[in-house]
Amino acid sequence: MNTVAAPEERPAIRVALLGCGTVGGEVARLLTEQAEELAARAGAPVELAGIAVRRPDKHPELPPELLTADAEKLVTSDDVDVVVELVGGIEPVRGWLLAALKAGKSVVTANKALLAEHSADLFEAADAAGADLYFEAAVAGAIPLLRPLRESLAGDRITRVMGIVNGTTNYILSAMDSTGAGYAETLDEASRLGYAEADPTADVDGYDAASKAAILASLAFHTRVTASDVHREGIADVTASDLAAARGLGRTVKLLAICERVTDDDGVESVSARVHPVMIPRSHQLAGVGGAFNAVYVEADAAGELMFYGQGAGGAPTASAVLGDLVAVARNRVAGGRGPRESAHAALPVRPMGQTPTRYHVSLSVADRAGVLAQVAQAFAGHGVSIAAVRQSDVGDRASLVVVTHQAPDAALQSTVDEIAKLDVVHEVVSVMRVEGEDQ
Ligand SMILES: NC(=O)C1=CN([C@@H]2O[C@H](COP(=O)(O)OP(=O)(O)OC[C@H]3O[C@@H](n4cnc5c(N)ncnc54)[C@H](O)[C@@H]3O)[C@@H](O)[C@H]2O)C=CC1
Ligand SMILES: N[C@@H](CC=O)C(=O)O
Ligand code: NA
Repeated sequence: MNTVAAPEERPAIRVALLGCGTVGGEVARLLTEQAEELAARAGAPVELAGIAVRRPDKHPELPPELLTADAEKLVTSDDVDVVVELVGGIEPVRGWLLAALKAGKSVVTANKALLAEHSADLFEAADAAGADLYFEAAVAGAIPLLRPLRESLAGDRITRVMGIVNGTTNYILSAMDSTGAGYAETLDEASRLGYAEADPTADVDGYDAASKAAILASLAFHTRVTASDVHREGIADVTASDLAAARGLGRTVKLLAICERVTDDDGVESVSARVHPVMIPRSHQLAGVGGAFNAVYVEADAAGELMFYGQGAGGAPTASAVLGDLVAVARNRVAGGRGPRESAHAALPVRPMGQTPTRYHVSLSVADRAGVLAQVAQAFAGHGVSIAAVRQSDVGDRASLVVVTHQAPDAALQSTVDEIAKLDVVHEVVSVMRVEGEDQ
């Protein structure tokens, strides 16, 4: 009769933890506190072999025998099976992870900046060594999103992934919208709560969301999309008056990542990936997503519409996703196999932003006299942009004119706004924002 060894009798899976800050600290805590449960789920004990931090002397809470400042040496140690990387940034982390994968170690990482630039090298090294590369925590923190895209939806055809994927900017926009709080104080609070990146400009300027959009588009459309393929605008230019204007129209402003499969008139498919502030109706489900929460819609041919919602940032929520990956990787090791490989077989071209269909909301301060509306409407028509709605209200000797368009190529909308700004009758282009979540 065959007997199966109990988990605690199997050789331990030995883990090198790189980084023990906001996320790494929670991973170390949970690995220790839940050791028995994790062993039972993984099929073998999961033990820390070492922890690399920049300054070991700053971590009196961690066992000194595990601490090192030499991550490079730790990742290729014979005593290590899996490397969990929670340092962040591109170099020197890229070199460490490539060395680890080449040495046959599996890798779990939350590093979206690295994956959005160098996933090709990393997947190649993982494939060559038969090792795993898992990164659920890299997008939308605790929310199981990448594994569903990579595995559960592998048999479907995804057409769109759209959502809030940056907790820090959502925290700031929610506070500005609900309490009128200032931008700077809210950003400080988001950093204090552990949501923001080490350099928070990565959040506010949209780099973090663009990296996540690249990862989402790559998985959803089986195509390699990098951060530089993603059109990126942050929230630095979103003002309290933009939010007030949106509120007056029954809308709010969110920073969205939008990844779409676009088919042109000749039936040629391409991928569009973009990150920018968007005006959405307050009745839209994404409008109700507050604080550092994330929410992502996925649309697929057979599945229809799916929504993923939960905590997108912070130490413990992100550690949950890291530990889920660690258990998956440990199970694969116990079973003597590995998880799914990268799938970039479709290799669709990336559509430039100018050719991507979008809709604009344009708010203008204009002269209050006959013929103004006709001139503005003529500018839109001249660029082939169809108007969906116009609202005019008088303010002294000026009028406020709000125009919402139907879908048109983004470049046509941009050229229209440039032309309108030069009209004598237009005193000021007060705000220009793209619109989502309404009938086209
Ligand atoms: N904080 C969050 O909510 C989330 C963070 N992430 C990602 O997780 C990763 C870690 O983020 P946090 O924990 O917030 O960062 P953190 O700044 O709190 O921690 C970074 C850790 O790396 C260590 N480190 C830095 N340079 C090192 C070096 N040269 N050698 C050894 N150790 C070094 C530091 O000592 C520190 O322990 C990043 O890739 C981040 O983008 C992903 C999702 C959410
Ligand atoms: N800085 C990021 C952290 C999670 O990815 C965010 O604010 O979403
Ligand atoms: Na996730």
